[in-house]
Amino acid sequence: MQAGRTPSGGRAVVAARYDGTEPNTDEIRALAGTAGYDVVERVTQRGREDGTYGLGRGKAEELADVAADFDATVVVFDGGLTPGQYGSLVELLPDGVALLDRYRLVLDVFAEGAGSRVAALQVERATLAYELPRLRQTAEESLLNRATEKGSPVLDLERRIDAIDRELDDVRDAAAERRAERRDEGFDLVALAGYTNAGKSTLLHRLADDLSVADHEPTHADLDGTAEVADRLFETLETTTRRATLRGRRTLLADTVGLVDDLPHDLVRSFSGTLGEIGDADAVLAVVDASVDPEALRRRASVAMDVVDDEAEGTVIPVLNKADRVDDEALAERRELVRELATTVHGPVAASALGGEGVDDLRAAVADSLPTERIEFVLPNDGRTQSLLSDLYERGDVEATYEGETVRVELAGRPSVVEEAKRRAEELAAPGGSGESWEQDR
Ligand SMILES: Nc1nc2c(ncn2[C@@H]2O[C@H](COP(=O)(O)OP(=O)(O)OP(=O)(O)O)[C@@H](O)[C@H]2O)c(=O)[nH]1
Ligand SMILES: [Mg+2]
Repeated sequence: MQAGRTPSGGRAVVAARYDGTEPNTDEIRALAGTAGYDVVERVTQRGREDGTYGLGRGKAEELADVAADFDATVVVFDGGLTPGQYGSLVELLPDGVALLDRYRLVLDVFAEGAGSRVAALQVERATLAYELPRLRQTAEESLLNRATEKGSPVLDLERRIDAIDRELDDVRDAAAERRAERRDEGFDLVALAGYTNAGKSTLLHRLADDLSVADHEPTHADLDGTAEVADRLFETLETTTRRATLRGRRTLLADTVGLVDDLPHDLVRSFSGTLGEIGDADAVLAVVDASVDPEALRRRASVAMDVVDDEAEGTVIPVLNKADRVDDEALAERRELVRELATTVHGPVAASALGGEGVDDLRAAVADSLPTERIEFVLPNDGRTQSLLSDLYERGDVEATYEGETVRVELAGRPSVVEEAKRRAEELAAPGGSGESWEQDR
């Protein structure tokens, strides 16, 4: 069966199976809502997975009855269904009732929101990756298909995935190249990563220098305008970059696509831009929504940490966002939870991206975690030194002390910036330069 576009909108019955804990269908309901469905009923079961239907046979029949009673358009299954389970379950459902598993539902949400070519390609790749094993199974069942393997739909699909991967690779390489250039210019790179709806885009706005779109420099094509913020899952479907000055450090902040539980890694891989931003960052803010219940927090934080741990090379700073929505006791409990989950050395920083509380601490934590070198030199108090200083104020943390004819300059910043400053200071101090000595320190 090839999963085509499913009807968007209409009545949905949510079906869910849980191994142990209390069934919680909040997230799947939110996902269904985001995809445009009105959730009218839920059918849940506690117990082991059923090989044929996902749910036990009795439960599956009950689900079919409920779907008929509520005149449902669609049944949303909270989890993944194998092609076989999908086939058996859809057969039990009343005619015309579509079946969506969690992955398919997320793909629909993505497809709905994909505005740009890159976002559309990423969504298409994820959709094809979902369809491929299903198509393979159908093809295996059909001798005819096997006999004409050369021109088979399976091969076509594989080719399309390869073509998309090549195009996305080019996009990713270009982005990586741009990041390398920005680094050479002295920028530090910081990525915001985390579960969908954690508040990454809101935090990006909070930290960014220019809150209005009009302010950003048109010459920097990679610095986009606003990152969309909404209480909607998967609001952001592409990476967005903004400038932020964190304690004198010029950084580029990258917003990334949100993660979600229970999806094959293929889907995450389809959003390779997100992985590139996380991988290349000097620091990664792993944003967690502190306002959800501890069980959901544990689950979501571990999904985010898994991906971040796999990809990040820089320092990972867990951020307990939406701290304004929980009291001190709950915040302390969640802080402990995240501390346990995070394999990073950096302790969680609590903040409210919306209200601004804790954001200064976060700025300081990021600045402290960026690769830093310090240098101190003494230069003649003249025009050339002033010109060097005005450049350095833009690129690092500078303290200048005027001592009569000379200026004592203390600089902390990106190693490459410090290296360059050292070179220029040496020139000023070299024979034919201003003749003063410089010294390196600390
Ligand atoms: N109370 C409160 N709400 C917040 C805070 N930060 C974000 N929100 C809200 O949470 C919702 C999601 O915020 P976004 O910034 O869009 O979240 P995101 O992580 O970018 O989400 P995706 O792009 O969908 O992955 C919005 O309604 C925000 O207004 C916060 O610190 N406190
Ligand atoms: Mg976002």
